[in-house]
Amino acid sequence: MSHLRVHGGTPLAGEITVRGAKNFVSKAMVAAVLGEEPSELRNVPEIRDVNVVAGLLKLHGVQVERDVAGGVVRLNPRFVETAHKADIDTHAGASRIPILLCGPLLHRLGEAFIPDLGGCRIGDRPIDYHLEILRQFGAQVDKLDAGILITAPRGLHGTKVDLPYPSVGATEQLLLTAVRSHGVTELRNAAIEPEIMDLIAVLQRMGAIISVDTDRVIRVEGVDHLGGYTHTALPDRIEAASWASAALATEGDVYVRGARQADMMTFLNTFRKVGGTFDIDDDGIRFRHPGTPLRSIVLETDVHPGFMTDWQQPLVVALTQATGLSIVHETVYENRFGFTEALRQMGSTIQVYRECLGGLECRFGQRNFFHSAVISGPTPLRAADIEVPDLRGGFSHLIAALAAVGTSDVRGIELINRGYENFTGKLEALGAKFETV
Ligand SMILES: CC(=O)N[C@H]1[C@@H](OP(=O)(O)OP(=O)(O)OC[C@H]2O[C@@H](n3ccc(=O)[nH]c3=O)[C@H](O)[C@@H]2O)O[C@H](CO)[C@@H](O)[C@@H]1O
Ligand SMILES: C=C(OP(=O)(O)O)C(=O)O
Repeated sequence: MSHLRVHGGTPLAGEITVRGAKNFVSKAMVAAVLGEEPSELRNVPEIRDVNVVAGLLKLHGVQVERDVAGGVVRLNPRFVETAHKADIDTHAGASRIPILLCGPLLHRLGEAFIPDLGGCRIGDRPIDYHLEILRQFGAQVDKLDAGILITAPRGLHGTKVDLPYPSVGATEQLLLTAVRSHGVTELRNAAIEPEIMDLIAVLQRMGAIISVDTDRVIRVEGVDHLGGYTHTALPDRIEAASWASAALATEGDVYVRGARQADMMTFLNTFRKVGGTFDIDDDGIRFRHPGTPLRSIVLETDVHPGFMTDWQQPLVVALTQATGLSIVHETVYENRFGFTEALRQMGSTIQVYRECLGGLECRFGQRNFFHSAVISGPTPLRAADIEVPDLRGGFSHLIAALAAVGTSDVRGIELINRGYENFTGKLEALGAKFETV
């Protein structure tokens, strides 16, 4: 387990670059398996989730060629084959992406073995929508001691699905299965995150027929054959917002090359309400602390176009420095405030509640989930010894350590590599003072 010794109190200032989105790149790599010709994905970051998916695809006979510095991944799926279950099991717990291989592997091989999933522990994260969708297409799902086996003895047929909640993963599951199923599929209450729109763009380049209506309805007309694609991944709007929050929390000034306004509208509105300033140009966005006290806000996380749940944890650190009471109501995951325990240790005043505070009732109201937080500020942060709990929580702890007075130890930082490319190099470029221990 690696750890960083962070000497806090220096504003982050300078320029960093974000590349392709973690939550798109891995799915675009999976989509390549649906084709019978090679694909090329550009703007791919060097993060752990990409390595996990590349490893999994190789086990299934996909030839993967990478130019890491240039950010190019070439995927040749011509010789896709069934992998050994024992080999696939070595990927258990590494990420959430394997479940999305169901559709592509069923179409190419007639069966899919999926290991137990990983990803951030921020709630139960069930896969019931995924499995129900696959069953509706005609697949048979068998739960094994570890993982699941999916077969399609009678093929896959288009269907009508109405999601109970606009889940990102379930929407992707449907897309990756429907494009080569027989007939027409209609999805209601679909997720419409920018990363999903980019996945639809990739599938269209491969030969799929997909239409997106204004009311969260997606229609897919299945085709018999898909080719390859060449595509440049959309930038990572979560990483961009994380650095923006880091600038705010440390009273800094950070230019994020690659950040794109169109995908970050809701974040930018919130950033401005807190008091942060930003300048947008064609190549990126410069995020600055205003030099005057930050303002408290009431915030609710939601599916797109709402305020993204993955933006929440880094921003909460900045809110500890805002004057007054901020309220954050987390409506996407039931258990995403575990990271605030370390912030309390560092001197912040954050109270979590079971009630839905500051907005509408959500799925987690009147249940045993501490999913609302009240943050009272400003409170100076002091150094601490912290263990990284998950990807965004870990980045938040890092920001808190950078904003704090004194020297903090942040342990288990390899989790942050799942979604932040070369974050120690970027911290160095922004003038942060730290050592790897
Ligand atoms: C790799 C990836 O892209 N991860 C993102 C993806 O996760 P992921 O695709 O896992 O998130 P979902 O949108 O599916 O989850 C949203 C909510 O739906 C629930 N649910 C989901 C599926 C299911 O079968 N049953 C069910 O109840 C989840 O528990 C959660 O409460 O979207 C999330 C919401 O923007 C982001 O935070 C994650 O960063
Ligand atoms: C929750 C996240 O990711 P994953 O779904 O991969 O766990 C995230 O990126 O914040």
